[in-house]
Amino acid sequence: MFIQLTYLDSSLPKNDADSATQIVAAFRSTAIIDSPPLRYPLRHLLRRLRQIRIHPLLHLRHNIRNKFNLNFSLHFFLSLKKPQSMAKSPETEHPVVAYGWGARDTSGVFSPFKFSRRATGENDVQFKVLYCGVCHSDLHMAKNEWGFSQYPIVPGHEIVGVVTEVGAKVKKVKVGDKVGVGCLVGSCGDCGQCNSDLENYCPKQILTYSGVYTDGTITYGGYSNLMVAAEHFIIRWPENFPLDIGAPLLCAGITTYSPLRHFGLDKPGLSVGIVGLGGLGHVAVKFAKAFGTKVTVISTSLSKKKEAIEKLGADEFLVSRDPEQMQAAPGTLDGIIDTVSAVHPIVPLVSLLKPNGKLILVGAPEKPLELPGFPPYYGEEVDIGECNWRA
Ligand SMILES: NC(=O)c1ccc[n+]([C@@H]2O[C@H](COP(=O)([O-])OP(=O)(O)OC[C@H]3O[C@@H](n4cnc5c(N)ncnc54)[C@H](O)[C@@H]3O)[C@@H](O)[C@H]2O)c1
Ligand SMILES: [Zn+2]
Repeated sequence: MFIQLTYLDSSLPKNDADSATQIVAAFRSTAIIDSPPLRYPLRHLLRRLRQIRIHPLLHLRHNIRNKFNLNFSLHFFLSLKKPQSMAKSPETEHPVVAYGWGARDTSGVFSPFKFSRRATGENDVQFKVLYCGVCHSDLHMAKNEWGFSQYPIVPGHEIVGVVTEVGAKVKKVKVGDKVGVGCLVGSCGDCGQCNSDLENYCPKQILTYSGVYTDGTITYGGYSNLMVAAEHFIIRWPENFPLDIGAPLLCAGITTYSPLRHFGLDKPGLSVGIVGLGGLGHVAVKFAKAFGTKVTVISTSLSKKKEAIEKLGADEFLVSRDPEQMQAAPGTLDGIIDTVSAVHPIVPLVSLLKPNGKLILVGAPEKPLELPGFPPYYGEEVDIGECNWRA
């Protein structure tokens, strides 16, 4: 099969969602796509290919015209075994109508987005989305700060609602039950990680949004009206637990609870520092207090001190940009959960640790953090959080 991808021209604008959709649709529907020569900055094209996660054998015949623009013909030989008959858009690729808020480029602006959800399979649960948390990871993804977002993107991975339909083999929940979905909607189900309930470490994990599902379609998250997910990735919600309050536990909750438990920072009498008092930080303080530890919130300014101490029950408050305060507290903490979403100095945090203390970095800044390879590290442990911790 051969499809002429008509002249997209220099006109395949950097962030044009429709063009991207058109290309994705064309890619999915054909074995070979050929195009007449088109002028398009190669780096944009390659980025677009990465965005749509198609890895064709790409043959380019090109003449370099100037530093950025190439004039080339391209042939894509896709690895699809059988070409499908029609190109499908996100709105028509599945039978169930859905809508949500989508980001179409790196601007961070969201607009209404119509798409579709798959029919409820025998192991699937469909539910009406009632609430969805807004995690900073959604913002990183909407702006493509980690470099693998696929537009249009419908974020949301702290998703809760009420079941509207279940497949014939579903046992965990029934219609009307409250449920939730977190960061993942799929994994291989067969590897050592999956068999140990560590699907978040499965190399074939499928993210709740901007991932590629087993049927080749892009996943869309909880900033939407309707969700469908395999039963295995559905969480049955406690009946007396409010959905709105609980939703953030599906990411912020597990991401902070799990390392506190995993690294033994869950014992009364220990001293735990929480860096950054945003979504994760709030929940971390509450868990650390509930475990009976002495909690120090570490923040760049005094502005959150009242909230930290009076509302969340933290015991101490340290201003990280105040060298005097930081230098007055060396070697005082058994562990630190760092939830900061942007690049920031971490050596001053290491200095706060007792010998063999643990600094756990769960924030996921756009750029790597720097950790110079010289003292003072007296055997402290620095641990970088993988996506979503599990206890
Ligand atoms: N490892 C995981 O599985 C996982 C899961 C969820 C979130 N995350 C990441 O954790 C981070 C926090 O998420 P959130 O939803 O709590 O975000 P948030 O925006 O609610 O909170 C971030 C906090 O960092 C502070 N901050 C921002 N820039 C700072 C800087 N330069 N120096 C010091 N403090 C700064 C903010 O004031 C805020 O208190 C994000 O990077 C997110 O992607 C990781
Ligand atoms: Zn999250």
